[in-house]
Amino acid sequence: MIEMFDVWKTYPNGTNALKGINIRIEKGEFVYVVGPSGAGKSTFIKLMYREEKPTKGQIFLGGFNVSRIKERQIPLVRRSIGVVFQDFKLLPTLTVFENVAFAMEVIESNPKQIKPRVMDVLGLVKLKHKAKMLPSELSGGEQQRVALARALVNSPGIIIADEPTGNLDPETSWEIMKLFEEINQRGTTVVMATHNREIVNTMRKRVIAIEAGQIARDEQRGDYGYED
Ligand SMILES: Nc1ncnc2c1ncn2[C@@H]1O[C@H](COP(=O)(O)OP(=O)(O)OP(=O)(O)O)[C@@H](O)[C@H]1O
Repeated sequence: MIEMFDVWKTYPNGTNALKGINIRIEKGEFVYVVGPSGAGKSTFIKLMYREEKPTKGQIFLGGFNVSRIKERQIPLVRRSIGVVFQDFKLLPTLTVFENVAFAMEVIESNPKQIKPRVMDVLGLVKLKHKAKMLPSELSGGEQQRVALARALVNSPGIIIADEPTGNLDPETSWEIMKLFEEINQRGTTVVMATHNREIVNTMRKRVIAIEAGQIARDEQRGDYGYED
């Protein structure tokens, strides 16, 4: 479960990115975060995985008070969340296998468990056959599938994605979206910021719309709703 209570974020340059956000996302939900450019979507997401700290307010995520934790506890929070970005953020000198394994190594997983688990998640994203390749040898959609495998490898309860289809063509975007849906159906909470109108309007999930740093809409089976 994710909860925010009167969350404000002012960046050091004085920009008020979020102004009094209150939200509750239940375990197992699939939520799209939409809104015009600069509305505060990325900031909202960054606060969840503690990339940014709130200026004011409380954030609870999977049992942690994210706004209060100490620096040394951040890895603990990140273990319970998988994050997927628009630009994939794979390590270019590591193979597909190594990129995914790395996420297990940094949390000091039992070495014996790494190989079977990595192959398991590569199977889920249908990339077992490309385990030995480098990211540069893959298409954009394949790279995003590796990023998704890496986000999933430590079995987080929550997957957060910031514009995961932003660099992909429509067909590939749908493939990625179907994977997110499959993951959600297995019980993982998904929170995704997106500008993809077609996907939001077709999938009919919960939609949280952010406008000028505030929640403008929060609808079950919502739609995209903006002209951009
Ligand atoms: N590190 C930062 N320092 C200062 N201002 C920032 C910073 N990051 C974001 N902002 C500002 O905060 C506001 C919200 O930005 P944010 O990136 O959260 O919007 P967004 O809805 O994700 O936009 P987009 O759809 O274009 O990605 C904008 O005015 C932006 O310029």
